[in-house]
Amino acid sequence: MTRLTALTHPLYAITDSANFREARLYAVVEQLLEGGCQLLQYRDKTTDHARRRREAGVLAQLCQHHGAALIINDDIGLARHCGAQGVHLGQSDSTLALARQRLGSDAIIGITCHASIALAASAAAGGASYLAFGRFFKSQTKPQAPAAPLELLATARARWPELPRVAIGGIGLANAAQVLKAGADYTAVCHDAFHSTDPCEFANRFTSLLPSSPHRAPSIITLGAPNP
Ligand SMILES: Cc1ncc(COP(=O)(O)OP(=O)(O)O)c(N)n1
Ligand SMILES: Cc1ncsc1CCOP(=O)(O)O
Ligand SMILES: [Mg+2]
Repeated sequence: MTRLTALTHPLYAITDSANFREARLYAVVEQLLEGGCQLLQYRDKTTDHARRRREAGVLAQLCQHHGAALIINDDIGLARHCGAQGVHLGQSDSTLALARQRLGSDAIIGITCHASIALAASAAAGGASYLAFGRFFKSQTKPQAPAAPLELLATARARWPELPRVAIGGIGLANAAQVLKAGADYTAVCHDAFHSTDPCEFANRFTSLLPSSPHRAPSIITLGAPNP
């Protein structure tokens, strides 16, 4: 029987693989998971396939141990290989249809929608598990990503109340509450999570940032369950 886990923690950590590899990567991830993070994305833009497979495999084990979900950026094959719970795809990556076909109905498949409700409509119609909007602030990791206004999150929530919304780009402890209040269910954070002096405490502090909002309940990702 599949065990269902509701991913209620608002931090969606994204690996800073340009600066953290192997042992250093695992050490920070372990602390983030200890701090309560339940959603981790492995984002590595290199072509070092052997290291990518090794790292994704270790991250999959760490996530499984902590009851967290591992999402692989861009690479459906790597997600299958390491037994990740899903993939994140941008507009220039593989298609949502192919990812769903290869990973199955339980997989978490997130789609980048930038600042566009039209892209979100297409992702929602195609069976995306979550919609990712942003960047909302200046990002050190991807400064050239197109900017998005915070109001977009409420617009998406009104149109698809049951489809989780992920906000990304320059998010940290100073502005995450604002983003969650604006309508995000999850805040995707790379730089500030990996460069925190205490990643466990960093993750833990996200718990108290959640707005006491009835809006969030329907749009929580559940591990092991089909998508909305
Ligand atoms: C949660 C989340 N949102 C957006 C992105 C960006 O994806 P993409 O547009 O494909 O850009 P790259 O990350 O591949 O450079 C993401 N990775 N995660
Ligand atoms: C991958 C991506 N897409 C839009 S902004 C971004 C980077 C997010 O990283 P950071 O939290 O360091 O801004
Ligand atoms: Mg991509």
